[in-house]
This record gives sequence, structure tokens and C-alpha cells, in this order.
Amino acid sequence: MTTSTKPVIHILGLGAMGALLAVDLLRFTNVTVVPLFRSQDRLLRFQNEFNSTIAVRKLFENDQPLHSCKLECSESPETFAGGMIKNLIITTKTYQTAEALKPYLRFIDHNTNLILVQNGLGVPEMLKEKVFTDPETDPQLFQGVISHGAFHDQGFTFNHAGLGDLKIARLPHDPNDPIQSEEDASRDRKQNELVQLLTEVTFAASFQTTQMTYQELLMGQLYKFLVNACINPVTSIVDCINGELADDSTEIFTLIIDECLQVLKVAYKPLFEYETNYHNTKGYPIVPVLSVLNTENMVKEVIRLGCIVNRHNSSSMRQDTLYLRDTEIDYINGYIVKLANKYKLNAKINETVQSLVKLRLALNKKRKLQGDMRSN
Ligand SMILES: NC(=O)C1=CN([C@@H]2O[C@H](COP(=O)(O)OP(=O)(O)OC[C@H]3O[C@@H](n4cnc5c(N)ncnc54)[C@H](OP(=O)(O)O)[C@@H]3O)[C@@H](O)[C@H]2O)C=CC1
Ligand SMILES: CC(C)(CO)C(=O)C(=O)O
Repeated sequence: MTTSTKPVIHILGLGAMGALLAVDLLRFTNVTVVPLFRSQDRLLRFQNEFNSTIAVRKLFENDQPLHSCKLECSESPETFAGGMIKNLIITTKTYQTAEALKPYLRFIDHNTNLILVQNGLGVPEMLKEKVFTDPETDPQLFQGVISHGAFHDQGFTFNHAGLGDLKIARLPHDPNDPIQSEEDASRDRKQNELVQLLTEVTFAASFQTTQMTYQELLMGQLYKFLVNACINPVTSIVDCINGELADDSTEIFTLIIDECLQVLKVAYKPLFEYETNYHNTKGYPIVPVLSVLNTENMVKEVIRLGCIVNRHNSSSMRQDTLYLRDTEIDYINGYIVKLANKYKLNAKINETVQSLVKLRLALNKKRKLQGDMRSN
């Protein structure tokens, strides 16, 4: 049970992204961070073998300093006996979200602030359909879009490979009416504890956090989605570090981005029409949707963010294929295929990419079990 009078943030998913957030929250804010592990075994390993300590090495800083933090409290479904959860950051992989939330659902209610800090698209829809089905008791849902790059080192040590940023916004109640005013966003800055903690000045300066309206975030989310739709599957399929793709990937990235944008323009029509419908409208921010979300610009941006800023990173999807874990492909290129089916559009390129990632993982698993035929 957490007895602290400081604000408490629970983190579900103490992997690369969860650890980056936890370490900087502890370094820069006056908050108690409580990781929620999947089982008591994992919890006891963290507490006993690793002395409840997580560490992040900042690879992009001089001398690559290692920042370690000891956590006062950590929990698992078997031990959790606290009150209701006030603030919850979800940094599991997208496909793990519903399962990871299950043991903690009775501690989540309308007063819980829940932020999804994940790549891909489709998790909020899945949660509303399958997990938070009662609008009377569902939590306050926020979305985070994160462009930091990090990967596991050993134990609870992670390498922060690329300094990116974190964009946050409240998710709209009605996805068909997603446009928020600047006043809507500023209300959360004044009143919402989680938003206040994540935008606390020193933390926000280090983590590069910005809070915004949903339409601003959505543009950032689709931008990040296109980065992931290119970098994650291609690094996995051809098995390389992000930076290795910098010079030779324009053609494949153009094919993927072009098709994604054709589908996203239909599925996210209010965003793509925002500049026309809200042009010069007082109280609504300028969001340069069309000049950012076009193929030519996005190919350049994918190479810049994916292969240059994060050049030393091994993408999260490649890490999954190497460690024989499921990948997030169904929430990235696979989500485009799903939307294309819904709107009767073509998504053959993304379907092929999705299928090749599944093949890569299956092949890696087979080689682990049966040996590598190439070395015979
Ligand atoms: N890594 C990166 O560079 C970036 C990642 N992202 C996105 O951030 C999200 C998180 O990615 P990342 O941090 O790399 O992923 P990791 O796999 O490193 O971390 C996920 C964590 O979730 C935990 N988890 C899984 N299931 C449960 C459960 N049932 N209960 C409790 N914990 C659970 C895992 O624990 P266990 O070890 O027990 O499985 C693991 O610690 C993804 O959507 C990813 O795409 C975004 C930007 C960059
Ligand atoms: C930015 C990028 C591509 C960094 O590798 C990432 O988001 C990921 O690996 O999932």
C-alpha cells in the first residue's frame, strides 16, 4: 500500500519507455513512482535482485552518464492493496494493454487519469470497446506520443539512445468530434494532476513534454505513426540498426507512406479538413496538417527522426523480433490494413509489410528451436 502524501504515479510497463519516464519523474518532480509488475515473481526479482533500482544511461550526453533511482514502492497484482489509482501511465506494448490492465481495473474509476504512452493507433478504441465499456466509470483518458528512443541494456538498466519529445492531450469523448479549443486544453493544465506533473517545468524541460489540444496531438501522432510504419518493420525485416537505413530507404519509405496517407486521409477526415474548417477561428490553434502530413515531407522526416536522431537505436519492433516476442505490427501497418478494409481502400503494401514482419519473427523463432540452416 502506498502511504505517501506526495502525488503518486503508477506505471504499468516498466520497460524502456516506462523506465525513461520513471527516472526523469523521480529526478525532476516531487512524486512517488510505483511500477506495477505482471507477477509477484517479477516484483520480487526487482526488489531483491535489483534492490528496487532502475537506471537509464543517456547515450547522447557527454560521458554517457548513468542515472539510477531506487523506488520506494512497487507492486504486482498479488500485492496491490492500495486505494484507487489516481494517475496511471501505460507503457506496455499496445497488444499487452488490455491484459495488463485487467488485475487493476477495480482500482480505476472516473477519477483516475490514465495516459497511454505507446506507438501505433487503435488502443483507445479497443479499450472503449472491450475494457472501459461503462461511460459512468471510465477513467480520464489521455494519449502520449513519444519520440524518445531507448532500448534494454541489462536487468533494469536501459539505454536512452535518442532525445525526442513527449506530446500529451486529453482524448476526445466522441472520436467523430475530435476538435478541442485552446481553453479545453488549458483547463487540464490548471486542474488535472497528471497533466500538471508531466508538464512540471524541470521535468518538461528534460523530457521535452508539451501539452496540447487533441488535433495538435493527432497530427503529431500520425507523424510518429508514419515514422513507426517505416522504421519499425523495415529494421525488423532486414535486421538492422535505425541509422543503417539512412541512405538507401527513400523508395520503400515512399511506398509505405503514400499508401498510409491515402487511408489516414479518409479515416481522420476532421483532421485533414481542420485547416479549412478552422481557418482563423479564435481560440483554436493553427495546425499545419497538410504541409506536414504529405509524402515528400514525411519521407524526409522519417529519415531525420528515425535514422539520424535515433541512429544508434535498435527499433522497438526489431528488439521484439530479436527477443522472440510478439510485435506491434497489427497496431501499426496492420492498423492501416484494418482501416483500409473498413473504408474499402487498398493497402497491399502495408499488408505485405505486415506479413513480412510476421515471417521475420517466425523465422527467428524457428532458428532458435531448430538451428540456423545458413550455417550448415
Ligand atoms: N523503445 C523505444 O525506442 C520506443 C518505444 N515506443 C513505444 O512505447 C511502448 C512501450 O515500448 P517499450 O518500452 O520499448 O517496450 P518494452 O517491451 O521495453 O516494455 C514493455 C513493458 O511492459 C511490461 N508488461 C507487459 N505485460 C505486462 C503486464 N501484463 N503487466 C505488467 N507489465 C507488463 C513488460 O514487462 P515483462 O518484462 O514482464 O514482459 C515490459 O517491462 C510501445 O508502444 C512502443 O512502440 C515509443 C517510442 C520509442
Ligand atoms: C523513434 C523510433 C523509431 C526509434 O527507434 C521508435 O519509436 C521505436 O523504435 O519504436
